[in-house]
Amino acid sequence: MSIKTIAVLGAGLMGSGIAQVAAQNGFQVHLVDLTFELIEKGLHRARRSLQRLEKAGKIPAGSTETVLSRIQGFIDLEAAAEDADLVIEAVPENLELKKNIFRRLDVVCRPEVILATNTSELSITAIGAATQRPDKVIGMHWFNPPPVMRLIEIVIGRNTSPETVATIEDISQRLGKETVRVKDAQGFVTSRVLAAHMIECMRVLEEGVASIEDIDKAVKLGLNYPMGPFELADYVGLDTMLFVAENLTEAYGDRFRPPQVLRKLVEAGHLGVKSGKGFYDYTKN
Ligand SMILES: CCCCCCCCCCCCC[C@H](O)CC(=O)SCCNC(=O)CCNC(=O)[C@H](O)C(C)(C)COP(=O)(O)OP(=O)(O)OC[C@H]1O[C@@H](n2cnc3c(N)ncnc32)[C@H](O)[C@@H]1OP(=O)(O)O
Ligand SMILES: NC(=O)c1ccc[n+]([C@@H]2O[C@H](COP(=O)([O-])OP(=O)(O)OC[C@H]3O[C@@H](n4cnc5c(N)ncnc54)[C@H](O)[C@@H]3O)[C@@H](O)[C@H]2O)c1
Repeated sequence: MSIKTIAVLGAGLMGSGIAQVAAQNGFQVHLVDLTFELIEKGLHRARRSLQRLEKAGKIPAGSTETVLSRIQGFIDLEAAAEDADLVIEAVPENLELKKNIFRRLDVVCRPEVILATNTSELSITAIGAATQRPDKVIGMHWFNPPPVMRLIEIVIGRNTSPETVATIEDISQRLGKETVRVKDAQGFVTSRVLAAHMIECMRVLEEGVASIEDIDKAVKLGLNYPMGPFELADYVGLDTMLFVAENLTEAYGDRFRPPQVLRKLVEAGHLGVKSGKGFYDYTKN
């Protein structure tokens, strides 16, 4: 099947970036969120990113508006998905929410259409089981920021077909990304490994070994990571961090238990860069 139109569900941090990358590579995009205001916010993020790429000579001069013109906003999921050739879901990390959305997509999308999820760690098999097409449900795990990060982790559910895997590998390549194939185990490779690193950094903080700033500095300059753990947590979003840590704890036990300080920040509405405050305060600059 020839893929021309991609529906992207959720215009947040990831959905807006995924929509941008798809549009940059010539696809028509239907971008869905709950309100037009949220879609506008996502488009604004994409415009800023495209302007950076344009300034750096990574995309042709003057192409920002052409790319954005390929993205159409929708608040009606069914209307956005009914003529899409591929769907990529990027709504919050909640299994029941995702299953409900996949049930609705299954009713409205043509039978041959692949339904991909950008979940950070949830079961692809469980999401697939909410549909009558589990062979066409797959994990397509992008990384933040999608326009810059080079990998898509392809997660193969128990009933995902080899044809679906091959199509998503091909599309990922057309989107300029490298891929790895991963079995459907909670947290896949990347989220599980990243969580172990970040949670150990939290323990170091809780034990009073060093400050947030010095742990970040140590990890960046001493270990050559691009971001320290607290900077990265704020960048990814603390709500996502908490959902992921809770689900990994359910799967693997206490070693992934979310630290209290993370829970309290989320309860206070401090979600990191996207809300203005997290481990750091972004309202001062
Ligand atoms: C502590 C809490 C405990 C919590 C426990 C629970 C843990 C749970 C863990 C799992 C979480 C889920 C994970 C998720 O599913 C998967 C992820 O996404 S993981 C995150 C992956 N991302 C990263 O690791 C990012 C690391 N950072 C970087 O790579 C870089 O910092 C950066 C973001 C690329 C920015 O680079 P910098 O050099 O820092 O800054 P610059 O501003 O100079 O940018 C460099 C270069 O990139 C261009 N650029 C940056 N951002 C964008 C953008 N959005 N769009 C376009 N271009 C961009 C910029 O223009 C520069 O280009 P150049 O000038 O070099 O041409
Ligand atoms: N943040 C990251 O770094 C990152 C990286 C990789 C994967 N992920 C995963 O991607 C998904 C989205 O994460 P995010 O960081 O973009 O979250 P986000 O909170 O920034 O965005 C989610 C968006 O989905 C919208 N939404 C909620 N319900 C919806 C519905 N029924 N229909 C359409 N839109 C709806 C919200 O309004 C919001 O704009 C999660 O599963 C997350 O685990 C996140």
